[in-house]
Amino acid sequence: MPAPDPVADVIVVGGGSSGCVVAARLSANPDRAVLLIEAGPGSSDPGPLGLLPVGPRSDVAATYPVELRPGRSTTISRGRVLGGSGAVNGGYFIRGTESDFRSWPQMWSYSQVLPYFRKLETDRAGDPRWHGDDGPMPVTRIGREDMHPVSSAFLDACEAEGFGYAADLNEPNADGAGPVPLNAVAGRRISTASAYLEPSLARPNLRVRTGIVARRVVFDGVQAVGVEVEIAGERRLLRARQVVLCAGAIGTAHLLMHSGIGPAQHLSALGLPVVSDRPGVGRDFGDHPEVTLAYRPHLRVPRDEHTAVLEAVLETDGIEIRPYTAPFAEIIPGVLDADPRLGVALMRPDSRGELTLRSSDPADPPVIRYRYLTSAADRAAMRSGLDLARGLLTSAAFGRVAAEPRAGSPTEPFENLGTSLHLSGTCRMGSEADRDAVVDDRCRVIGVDGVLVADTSVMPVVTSRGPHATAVMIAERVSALIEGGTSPTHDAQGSGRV
Ligand SMILES: Cc1cc2nc3c(=O)[nH]c(=O)nc-3n(C[C@H](O)[C@H](O)[C@H](O)COP(=O)(O)OP(=O)(O)OC[C@H]3O[C@@H](n4cnc5c(N)ncnc54)[C@H](O)[C@@H]3O)c2cc1C
Repeated sequence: MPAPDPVADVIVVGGGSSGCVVAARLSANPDRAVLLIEAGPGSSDPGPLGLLPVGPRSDVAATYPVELRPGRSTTISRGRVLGGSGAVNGGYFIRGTESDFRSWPQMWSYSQVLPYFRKLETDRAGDPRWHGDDGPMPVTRIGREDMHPVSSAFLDACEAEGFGYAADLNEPNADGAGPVPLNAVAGRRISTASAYLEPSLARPNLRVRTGIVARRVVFDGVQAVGVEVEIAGERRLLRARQVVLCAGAIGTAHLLMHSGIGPAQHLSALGLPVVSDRPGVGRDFGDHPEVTLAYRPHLRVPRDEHTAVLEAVLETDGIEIRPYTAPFAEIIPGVLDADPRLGVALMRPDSRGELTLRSSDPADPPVIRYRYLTSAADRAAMRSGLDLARGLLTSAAFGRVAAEPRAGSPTEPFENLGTSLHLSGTCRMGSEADRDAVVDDRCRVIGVDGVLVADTSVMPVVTSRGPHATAVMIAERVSALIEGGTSPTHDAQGSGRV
């Protein structure tokens, strides 16, 4: 009997920051039928920049239980909606630095990725050597004169302390204090769902299905033949010649393990069949730990929902200091913290986390252990970041808007430990000789055929800046690699190309 027709040439799993880009770019070729499946709802409204709709009752975010460090557990959110985490985030759209890409494979050196950073954006304020002026994502900055008083007092304090002014934090190795580049227009966040996907929706070769959860990739031997999904309680196989996983750093690692790709011992212990033993799936992920300092404001400064959560930052020596423009209670519905805060984040941490499966049921969330501040170097770096932040808080310039840190300082120095929600690198790219690499430098899953990953999972090391702009760049580059077509056989079994 002949094999049934595929439902698509390519299935893109996950319509988040990266998935919307991949679906839009791949469907620009009218000869390729693309199906995008997204677990969350569709959304055409990017939402005001100053509100993060990720609180406990959100219908556009998923929450996961995590352990930040031994004895310190919490929950984290990811966007679960077209546009993904980029549709619910802070709108801080900053590139990885030139030096970040030195630890990526040669094909992803800064000179190789720069054309894709330029292609994805319209940033007319920046130097044209580094910036694009006709890409889908608008990048803007708030003028110093229009900033919230907390942001401008913070920049003045940084300058008074001797830090340089960085007018464009998206220049290759920009450091210092400056305005945050934002993927926003007139106080509204622009996600890749609005910038890339919506303009492509009229194409007859692109279908988008929302509210559908992928359970696993299905293989015939090592060849992917499609994706198993659950629709209205019924399991179905959606067939395709190629599957591109864009389910995010949590979702993609989770899906790969449920598809039989991961540490063989772990999968076998749960009774899951092993298709390819890849010990690196879920291992050594990175994120940016953040400790916040509460302070006493002199006055309540009016802010509306279109005011960016962060308008300015200081980048120095692997530390990012974040003067939030409002207490978290005003930013995230359902959160109770009413203190204004300065965030101190480690942007090049040593400590690495691990994601494993909780059970053989794909509906169960994974186990996520960050192991934050487990390295002595990270604890020392965080202490010096907190000292620096206290110095800025007590400076004359910041004193215009606030007094010193709130009395009754935490007894434990890292008491207010949280995460930047930048989890990346659960399926890192590397050479095929590297046992811990999960994808090769073209982002093809090693050891099988027909599956690629194009999202923040593939970062070899989390960038030393927020990952959103880099997620879009990865999606642009992987789409171009797929469109470029042929690539040599890459796995030990000698099987064909993706
Ligand atoms: C609240 C918040 C604030 C943040 N702020 C910033 C910021 O200001 N700047 C910055 O640079 N970064 C920020 N980040 C991080 C940044 O947004 C993410 O790193 C980035 O968007 C991740 O892109 P992605 O494509 O890898 O995954 P996502 O954008 O998370 O997309 C994954 C998509 O896959 C879908 N999916 C998952 N599993 C399945 C499945 N089994 N079947 C079908 N669909 C599935 C999800 O619903 C989701 O839509 C923030 C993140 C959060 C959550």
